[in-house]
Amino acid sequence: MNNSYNHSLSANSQLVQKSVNRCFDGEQHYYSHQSMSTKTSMTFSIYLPDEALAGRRCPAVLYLSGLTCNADNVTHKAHFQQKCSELGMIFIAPDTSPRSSENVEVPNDERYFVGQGASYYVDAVQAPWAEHFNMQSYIVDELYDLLRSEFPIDSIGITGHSMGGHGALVLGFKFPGKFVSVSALSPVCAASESAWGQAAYEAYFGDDKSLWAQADAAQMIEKVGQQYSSILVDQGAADNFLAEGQLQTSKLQHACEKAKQPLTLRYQAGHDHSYYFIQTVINDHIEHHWRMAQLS
Ligand SMILES: N[C@@H](CCC(=O)N[C@@H](CS)C(=O)NCC(=O)O)C(=O)O
Repeated sequence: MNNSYNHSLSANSQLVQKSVNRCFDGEQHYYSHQSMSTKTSMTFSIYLPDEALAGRRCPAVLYLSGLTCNADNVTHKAHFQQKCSELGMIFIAPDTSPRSSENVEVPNDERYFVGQGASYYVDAVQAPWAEHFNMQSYIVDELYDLLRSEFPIDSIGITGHSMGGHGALVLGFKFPGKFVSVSALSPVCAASESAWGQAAYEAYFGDDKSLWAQADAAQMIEKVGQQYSSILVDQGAADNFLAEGQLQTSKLQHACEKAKQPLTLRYQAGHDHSYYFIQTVINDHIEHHWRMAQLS
């Protein structure tokens, strides 16, 4: 381990460092901690450029992952580290849901789009989910405050992929005071109208359609109106989930038009839903968040 830039946690930190790897001019770290929101241990990855390791405040971007993922998918496959190193940007990837462990039994579902790996970043209200599935509170309150107290973060932007793109849009527009920028990759744009989202919301919210509406990106944007000078969304034109109707990208475009929210929406020819696509456009997203942070 390279000690010359050693980042030190606070004296009574709740974080347990799991790994440190030098990567470009910075370090890729993993931490776990006991979460009050989910009542489980949660793990996240954080890339710290040398500026941050030396204690200087840097802009940060929070990346919410998609169905079936944990922090590893983006950390291992998106190749964001070089651009973050060049710009001096912190990149944080939380898990997509609470998970069962030796000590805690967390509910699950045999379908990959409900339960563990599929929280939709909402606070569930129905049993058995409500006990642990409080990922909105985890992200916007608990993790948000923890990150700010433990790392030299100056502002936070939010992005994500697929279910995580939905999370970035919903949380970015529901809590605009917390985030300086929003972007999304292949987002689920109208979860309450996609088969994936409907299955999850029947489980997490039951019949309360006001909760469904608050967890639908297109409806949220239409309701709260313009919050950012621009948002960036990339979508693979050959994405099978777009063709299947899970993503409903046109509803996002329509909502932004109605809300007068400037949107740069790019359909990328030939690209699918995979991390090869994310790898192709991730630098543009990091630059978008970096530019917005300079203006904030
Ligand atoms: N496993 C699912 C697809 C799930 C999926 O595509 N997940 C996306 C996010 S929505 C992903 O990023 N998967 C992990 C990876 O590619 O590393 C299936 O069988 O159709």
